[in-house]
Amino acid sequence: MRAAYGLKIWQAFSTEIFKPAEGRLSNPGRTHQFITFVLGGPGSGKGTQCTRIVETFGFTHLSAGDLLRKEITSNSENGAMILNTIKEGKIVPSEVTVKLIGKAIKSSENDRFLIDGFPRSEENRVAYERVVGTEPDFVLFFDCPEEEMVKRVLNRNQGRVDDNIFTVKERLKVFTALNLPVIKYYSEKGKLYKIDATGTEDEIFERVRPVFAALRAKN
Ligand SMILES: Nc1ncnc2c1ncn2[C@@H]1O[C@H](COP(=O)(O)OP(=O)(O)O)[C@@H](O)[C@H]1O
Ligand SMILES: Nc1ccn([C@@H]2O[C@H](COP(=O)(O)OP(=O)(O)O)[C@@H](O)[C@H]2O)c(=O)n1
Ligand SMILES: [Mg+2]
Repeated sequence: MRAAYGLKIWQAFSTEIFKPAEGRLSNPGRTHQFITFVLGGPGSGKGTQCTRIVETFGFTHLSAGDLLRKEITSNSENGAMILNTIKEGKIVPSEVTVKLIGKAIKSSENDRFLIDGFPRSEENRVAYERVVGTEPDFVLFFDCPEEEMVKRVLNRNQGRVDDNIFTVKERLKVFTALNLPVIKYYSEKGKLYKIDATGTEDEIFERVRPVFAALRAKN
């Protein structure tokens, strides 16, 4: 996968990534919301790096998985269905997830968002565009070898029902079948920035930092 997409993604990024971003972070009237999708396989470090981006660059972090887990604990009508889907490592129907993300964006005062773990399928992507009506400004993709992702998930220690070897294996299959096409779509649109997600958290953040620093420099 890395060999197949690597060069194309980088070329796409280096020629087009800053164009759609120009000027938008400085928009004071909230007429534009700056949206970054954060993608990567299970355990690739999306949540960890989002926390760092929030601390340094003032984005609001919306994790699709966290929003879905909150639905389970708040006893919503979809709670049981969401729990089963997460246990199986499958994708929750887009209508449910997009509604939660849309609500979270609307209720925030901020105008810049990291949407983490979304879109995980073409269906997710199309539903978001239909409901929210916009495309992301750019997309980060944390590229990590499968064996490293499995190791991190099994050591995560957050009591998640899906952090077991059976679910993670299924999640890797779902990632390849459903999420890679979305990553390819954004690569072809020149919106993808691929980050090497191996090494320490600090090392990875030093690869992420220039992307957001360049946006702030234009502010
Ligand atoms: N660079 C890293 N090296 C080792 N462990 C990491 C690294 N980044 C994150 N982790 C750990 O790996 C696990 C998965 O990270 P997380 O941010 O939850 O990934 P994701 O949101 O992509 O599933 C967590 O326990 C986290 O503390
Ligand atoms: N867009 C999304 C995001 C998560 N999910 C579900 O939530 C689970 C956990 O997602 P997550 O983003 O919290 O997982 P990590 O990649 O952080 O390990 C996924 O395996 C899916 O079952 C979904 O159905 N649709
Ligand atoms: Mg996560």
